[in-house]
Amino acid sequence: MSQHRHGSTPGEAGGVPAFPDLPEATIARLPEYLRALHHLAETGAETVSSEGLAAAAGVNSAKLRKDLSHLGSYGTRGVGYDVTLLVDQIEYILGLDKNRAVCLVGVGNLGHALAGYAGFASRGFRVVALFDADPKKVGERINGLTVQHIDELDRVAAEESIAIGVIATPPGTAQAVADALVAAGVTSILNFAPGVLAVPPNVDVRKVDLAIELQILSFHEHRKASLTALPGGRTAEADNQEAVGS
Ligand SMILES: NC(=O)c1ccc[n+]([C@@H]2O[C@H](COP(=O)([O-])OP(=O)(O)OC[C@H]3O[C@@H](n4cnc5c(N)ncnc54)[C@H](O)[C@@H]3O)[C@@H](O)[C@H]2O)c1
Repeated sequence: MSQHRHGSTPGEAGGVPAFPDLPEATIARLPEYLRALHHLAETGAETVSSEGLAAAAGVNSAKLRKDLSHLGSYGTRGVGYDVTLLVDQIEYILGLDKNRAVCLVGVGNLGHALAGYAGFASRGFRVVALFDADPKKVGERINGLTVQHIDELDRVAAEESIAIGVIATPPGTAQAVADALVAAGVTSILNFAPGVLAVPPNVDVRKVDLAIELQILSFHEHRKASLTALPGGRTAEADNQEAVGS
């Protein structure tokens, strides 16, 4: 996942930062810690060492301690971190206690799958509205919601206080949809359509592009192959290419 953030520094109260200004990489790891902590809590663990939590979250423990120190959480020597307390702290920082309202625009192949996914609710989000421009899709029921026409966006966004908009339309219409979401007062967008969206500075956009993820994995495959040097100065990669070309 990649992201661009246009945002200002968090508000300050009396010269003291009211909210920690966390590095983006730390923010990206907090949901991993939270998932691992929820799992630990389910198994009855009350405390966890930094090494234990780091292993459960799949990160290195020095990085984890640094990340959590940004939250003012240092754990207790010999005991570790209090699981419940850390869950509360991370949920507070991520604003998950707000149960934010999410709408989805574009109920095609991908949109259908997203709309039918029950996992958002358990992670602190309410999918409150589904929109599409195709009259044939309008009126369809998915997971307890009725698909509404995109022209209803303004009204519904105001009624439901929609905070986050998910774009699952074709790339050619994604910018127009983003403009409509912004005009309706939505200030966070998750974009599944390939391409870059232009948005005002107060709007945050995150982009999910599985093709980009595959291309990054392709780079790692390429690198691993080029590191596997064969006798005579040849590489496995060169051999593969010859085999493909022959
Ligand atoms: N991020 C990823 O990993 C990933 C994976 C697959 C697809 N995609 C992208 O997701 C998007 C959707 O793909 P899909 O296969 O579901 O496409 P799709 O054609 O099946 O569905 C698109 C839906 O958007 C609706 N739509 C079009 N313009 C609209 C508008 N202005 N307002 C509201 N709705 C509108 C269409 O009526 C349709 O129902 C595409 O941009 C595709 O490239 C991304």
